[in-house]
Amino acid sequence: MNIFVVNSGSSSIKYQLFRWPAQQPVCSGLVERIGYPNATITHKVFTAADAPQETRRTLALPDHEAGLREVVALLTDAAHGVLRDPAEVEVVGHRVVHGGESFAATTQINEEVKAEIRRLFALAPLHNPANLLGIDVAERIFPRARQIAVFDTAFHQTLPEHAFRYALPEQLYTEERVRVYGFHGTSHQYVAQQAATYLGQPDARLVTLHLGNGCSAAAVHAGRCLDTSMGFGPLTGLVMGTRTGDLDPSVVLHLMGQLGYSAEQISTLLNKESGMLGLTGLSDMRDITRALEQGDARATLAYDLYAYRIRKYIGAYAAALGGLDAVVFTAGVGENDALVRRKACEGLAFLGIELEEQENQQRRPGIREISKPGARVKVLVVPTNEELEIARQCAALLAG
Ligand SMILES: Nc1ncnc2c1ncn2[C@@H]1O[C@H](COP(=O)(O)OP(=O)(O)O)[C@@H](O)[C@H]1O
Ligand SMILES: CC(=O)OP(=O)(O)O
Ligand SMILES: [Mg+2]
Repeated sequence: MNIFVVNSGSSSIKYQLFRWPAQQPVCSGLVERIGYPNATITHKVFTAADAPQETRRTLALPDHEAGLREVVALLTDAAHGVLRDPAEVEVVGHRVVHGGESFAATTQINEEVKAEIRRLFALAPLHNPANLLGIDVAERIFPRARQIAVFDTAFHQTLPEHAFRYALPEQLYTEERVRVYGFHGTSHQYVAQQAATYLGQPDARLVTLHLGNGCSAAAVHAGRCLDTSMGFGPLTGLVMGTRTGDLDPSVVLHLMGQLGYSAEQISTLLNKESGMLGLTGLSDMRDITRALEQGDARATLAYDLYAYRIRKYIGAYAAALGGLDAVVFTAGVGENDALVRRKACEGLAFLGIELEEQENQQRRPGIREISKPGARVKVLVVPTNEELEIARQCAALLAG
């Protein structure tokens, strides 16, 4: 069986084609910097013996639809393609960011499911529209395939009520479902499981830090999520590429009441113009690193603010878990940015967190241990693989 997985992030599309049940990746790819004139597509084809064959293109991609069209052209390309005919794909697994309370589990997509994904647009404006577009495009390109949704919110359904409820009048929860949902669940679940296996400790207490364009922290004990930093929508918690993270709602009241912002302007401000972009004028961490190296004061402050917020969540979640076995860094920034990891762990020796800076600076594939030998808490870099986890969940749904 061929399973094609589409993972639309806010600034990227990742995809992988798997042969199942071998769990063998046939090709994978990444479309980055969507919305910029210098978007790139990196497409890798895996062959049994050799290193993967890589094709890289730089082009202008105005939106996710243009990106997906390029991906499908590559999949069936005469030179680099891996499919003769799109009909060879039997299952398409889609990452869907917001599933609300309707979808706690992996779900076969039908019109009703699509309507619910659309109903949740306002709560995840950077993601659900791109996710639904991916589904519509995939239905046209792979009309015979089963389309399956795997929700970012699903892993967080184990949150206890004292963690998922807000201190708001009860009716807003019971009638309007205003509560913490949490996001990046597929990634937190995948890296938590990888870390527990690596540590040989199925009941490990972990803080997992997904630091991509969107960023979130999760407190995981024995594979169950106990708390997470994103909430009703993917906006609270850590500082992100273009999103604020935690913000006093008084600021929103002030903007609306005193400065005349509309709800739509507030949404654009908080989702698209804030975070690292608001602080520095740049949202891609690689660009901000360059600015920092050139001594840019705004980039220095933004790095400090970003790392300080992570540090606070590590402390909070160590308390929520009643102890800590490991801190896990993952996603674009978490896997690649040694300075973020160093700053985020600074001053946490009292919790048993101590980095081995030489290891922190290494760039090796696979799971890496970057804490000092003998430190009470392990610090790990665990590459995420949301696509593999999505494919597993699709296969599990089909197996019944
Ligand atoms: N080598 C690197 N060093 C620092 N940051 C990196 C590196 N590679 C990727 N990133 C950062 O990772 C972020 C994107 O992460 P990713 O997990 O792909 O995001 P998303 O899935 O949310 O689109 C960007 O801010 C990018 O700059
Ligand atoms: C939920 C979310 O923020 O996703 P991403 O990091 O892929 O933008
Ligand atoms: Mg992502």
